[in-house]
Amino acid sequence: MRGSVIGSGSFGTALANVLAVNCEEVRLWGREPAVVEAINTQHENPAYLKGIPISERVRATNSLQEALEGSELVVLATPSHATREVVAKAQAFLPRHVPIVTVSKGIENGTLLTMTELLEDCLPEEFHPYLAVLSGPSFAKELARRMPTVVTIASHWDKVAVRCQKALQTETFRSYTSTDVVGVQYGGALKNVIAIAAGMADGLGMGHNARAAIITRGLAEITRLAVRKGANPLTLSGLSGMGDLVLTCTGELSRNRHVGMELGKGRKLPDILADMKEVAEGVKTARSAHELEQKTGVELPICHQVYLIAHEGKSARTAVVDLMTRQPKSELSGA
Ligand SMILES: NC(=O)C1=CN([C@@H]2O[C@H](COP(=O)(O)OP(=O)(O)OC[C@H]3O[C@@H](n4cnc5c(N)ncnc54)[C@H](O)[C@@H]3O)[C@@H](O)[C@H]2O)C=CC1
Ligand SMILES: O=C(CO)COP(=O)(O)O
Repeated sequence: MRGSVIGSGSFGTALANVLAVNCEEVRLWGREPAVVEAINTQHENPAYLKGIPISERVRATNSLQEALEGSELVVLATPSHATREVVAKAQAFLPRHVPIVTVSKGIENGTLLTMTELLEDCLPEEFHPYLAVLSGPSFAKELARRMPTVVTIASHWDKVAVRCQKALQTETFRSYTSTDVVGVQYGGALKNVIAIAAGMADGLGMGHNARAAIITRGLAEITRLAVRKGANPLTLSGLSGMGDLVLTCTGELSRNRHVGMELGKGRKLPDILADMKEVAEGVKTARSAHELEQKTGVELPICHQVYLIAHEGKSARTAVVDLMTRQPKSELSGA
């Protein structure tokens, strides 16, 4: 079997390593020539996964045609804001009748589309029955070190999710299938915004009580919006919901939590992002969450404050006071 991964950042590279267990050859596309060169010559991606060996079955390339030719499974692992542009270039070379799995966690700014909706928007209909999404608690650095990781793979077509599940099954990587494409993607995208809030609370030194409250009430607002969009609420208690939310809000490896911590310490967003090579998807997703709140009328109080702090210059301390002094509510009121 031959597999392809489009995007040679930390997660794309880590997943190429997983795919390499079951594939004779994995082609990994990257736009950075130095990364491609290092993967092919040193079997390492020093820019994104320093010190972690990459299987010799993984061959990196700057050519989308070479990456996709003869592939039986395509993984799309670019940051969500780059997905439309990269897929437009890749479309001519995409193989027919093979699963196309997005692992990007984001909601496109402006269109407010999830990644599978974006793919449906920019790919011809013949590709739509092969679309899937992989999401769940999976730090690339742990995955790449073959530390046990369990995720969800969702597709409207169960057979497609099962094909992906089989291709990616290893002794250290396990997945559960689902048909709740909406729930899996809202959970994966919005947990990054909540993780920024959790990081802020830590940066402000607010303690464990505050962090637990952010995780719990964060899950409530993610679930509210996802259900409005058609999700099964149980999905949000699963790996791609609560699982990934807990990981990202508490894990030292999270880039989104890191952004939040720095904001909590009073640094400005452009300065924080200038010091980071890797993507923190929650920054852009906070904008989409803000627009979704306005458009749907579903209350997203934590996401709303993250948007104001990150994009409107509000102070994190004032945001905490505003959250704490919201109108009193019943926990079961659904708002
Ligand atoms: N790193 C992780 O632990 C996990 C990441 N993800 C998701 O995977 C997606 C990719 O993230 P990472 O691999 O972590 O990214 P990264 O931050 O490690 O690397 C970003 C990659 O995207 C490329 N890139 C940036 N802008 C681009 C553009 N305009 N066109 C083409 N390529 C571009 C960079 O060259 C680099 O290869 C994100 O949506 C992220 O949320 C999902 C699960 C875990
Ligand atoms: O999505 C992730 C783990 O599942 C990675 O989270 P960060 O992007 O915050 O590092």
